[in-house]
Amino acid sequence: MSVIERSMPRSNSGNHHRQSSDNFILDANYHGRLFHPSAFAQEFGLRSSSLRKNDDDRLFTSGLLDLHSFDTELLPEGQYFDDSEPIFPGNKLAPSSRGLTESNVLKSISADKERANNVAKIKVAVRKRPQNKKEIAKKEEDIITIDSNSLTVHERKLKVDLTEYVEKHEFFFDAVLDEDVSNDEVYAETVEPIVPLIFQRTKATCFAYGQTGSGKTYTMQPLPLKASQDILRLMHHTYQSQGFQLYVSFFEIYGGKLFDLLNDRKKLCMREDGKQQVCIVGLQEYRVSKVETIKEFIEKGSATRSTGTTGANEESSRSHAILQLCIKRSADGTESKPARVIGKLSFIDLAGSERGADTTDNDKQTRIEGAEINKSLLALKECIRALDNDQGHIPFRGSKLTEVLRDSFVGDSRTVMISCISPSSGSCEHTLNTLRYADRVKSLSKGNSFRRDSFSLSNLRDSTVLPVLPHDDNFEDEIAHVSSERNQFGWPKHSGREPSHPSNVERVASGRVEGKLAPSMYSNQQRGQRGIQNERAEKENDYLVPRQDRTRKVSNRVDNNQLSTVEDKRKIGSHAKSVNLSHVENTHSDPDDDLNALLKDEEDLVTAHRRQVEETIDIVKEEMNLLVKADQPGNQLDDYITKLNTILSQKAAGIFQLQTQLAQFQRRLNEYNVFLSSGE
Ligand SMILES: Nc1ncnc2c1ncn2[C@@H]1O[C@H](COP(=O)(O)OP(=O)(O)OP(=O)(O)O)[C@@H](O)[C@H]1O
Repeated sequence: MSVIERSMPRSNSGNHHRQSSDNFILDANYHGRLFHPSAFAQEFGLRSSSLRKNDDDRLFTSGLLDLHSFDTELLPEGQYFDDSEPIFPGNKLAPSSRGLTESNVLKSISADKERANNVAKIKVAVRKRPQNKKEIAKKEEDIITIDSNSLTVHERKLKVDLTEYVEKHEFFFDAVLDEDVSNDEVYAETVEPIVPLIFQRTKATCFAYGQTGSGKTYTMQPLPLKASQDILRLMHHTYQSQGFQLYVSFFEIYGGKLFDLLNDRKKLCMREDGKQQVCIVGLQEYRVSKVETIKEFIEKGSATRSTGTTGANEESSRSHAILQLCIKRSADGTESKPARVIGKLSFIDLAGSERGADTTDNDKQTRIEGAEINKSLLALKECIRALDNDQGHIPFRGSKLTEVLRDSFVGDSRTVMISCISPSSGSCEHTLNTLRYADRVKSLSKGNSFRRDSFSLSNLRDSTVLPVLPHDDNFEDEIAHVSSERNQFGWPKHSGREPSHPSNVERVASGRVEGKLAPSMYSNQQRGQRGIQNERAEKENDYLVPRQDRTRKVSNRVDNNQLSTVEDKRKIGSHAKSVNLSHVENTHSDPDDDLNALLKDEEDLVTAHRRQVEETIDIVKEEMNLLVKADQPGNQLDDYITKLNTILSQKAAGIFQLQTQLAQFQRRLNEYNVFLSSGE
């Protein structure tokens, strides 16, 4: 439960100290050094002697796009790429001054393109941060082990008989970065390969996802600075004299509204122009040609960001912060014509992922924030998946965040997701949620079917304790009933009888129905409490009903048979398809509305799942208390324990059922996206 105090704006003078030397942005100790040119050069691996004498040959022979090769490039002390420098000396390349021939440049550009094709459309990396002082003081265990690209969460659990066991959850990602990895290495692994692509008309997005205090800001803040340094180098060497310009903007999405972080938090509006291009009206973009200037902008914007305090982080981000580096060029390479966007690199520091799930907070504002955050995180995931599957329809209207990023989701785009996790046992649940989000983003991607089938579902299974089910006809009927009945998108319907709350389980747990349990085990007071608890559980079940209705509403618009699988859909002739589509179009104008409803359904399933788990834990705790109290001669403890085991088994089966539904739901959602895109 997080206590959130509003404190806006974020102040650099607060307790938000960075601990590692490679995070030069906010570490006050570095400020002096950073602004000193030689220290700056040192920080960025630059040599401080003369720049352009003899280094050009090596620079270009070692590969124009090998950004590491630029690390040895020299900048004259005190000299930066400045607006005053003649960066538009005409369209002609200047081979004599750079020791380059035109064909070399062309070769290097085509090498760029080749490399661009080799950079994955989506990359998912996970970064584990070191344990912090609080966690160490609390003697929390480090529960994460890393082995090359795999990561294992060792979750401690208690069996019903109170014996401890460790459940392992193994995940595989494109990159897994442990606590010793520096920010420089994070950059090299994630953003550096995509920097050259933005000169090739690519829009790239890098975002950090994770629970509050897991290191998102720590990870994200240095990246734009390092990227802009590389962009400027490319602009001034590989693409010298080609009229490229670099622009920076920085804004946040807070509570579904946009604020300019570089212009006194001016409220911004988003509009679509005639070509369905998203414009953020009023957003200040600054042309920059010095890394130092960009650094100042980042600091200014970060200080203006909406933050609050949580138990996990004293300066917790409550908004999504988006910093964009945009490369533009005028049509003729001169400044006489307005510059047009060539490529864009967006860095998004997302708000803490647990915010959306925090339904316990009584503060209305915080709950609204949470809902907004949750919605945007779900929508973001769907967009990335749609992107990676090359789907024509990208559900960007799912949230403000995805709408804003619309132009990063169309055309040639690249996405890097860095999932940040805390290492400690106290964060286990959030860590697993983060890893599952990342896993889902990755696992349903094209060409990744092996992973989907083996790893993702095995992750689901691994995470589920499935005791052997006692034979119970009613309960099995219930499951069969649920599995066979599908809504019109093909995923299982919730029935009036919620399968994950089998009625017999509830009756026993609530004490409403005469059970075989020894009556002495329940005092009146306990009965009362259980009654209340049960009512609450019923209300929670009710909570699912409107969602079911909504799912049905959505599904009524599309014929069940024709959407049950993508395969079935393909079998339908084009005529049938057009009839079907016209039916869809007639009955609802905007497929994104449906998608919103679907996303909400998914969210509800996740919520229901979480509640099942919480409820099971409550039951175990309560029953254990009763068990201890009931440990008297004459009581039929064995019977009681058997009964309790049955309850827990059924609860676990209910949870498993929900997880299965969730997995099916996700597959159907994907099919739905394919369907929409094929109809466009
Ligand atoms: N890899 C790391 N190495 C050293 N310190 C780290 C690392 N990651 C995070 N930290 C420290 O942990 C604290 C929390 O990190 P940070 O503010 O980046 O979290 P966050 O995920 O952005 O949180 P929120 O969502 O609440 O804004 C900071 O003090 C930061 O310096």
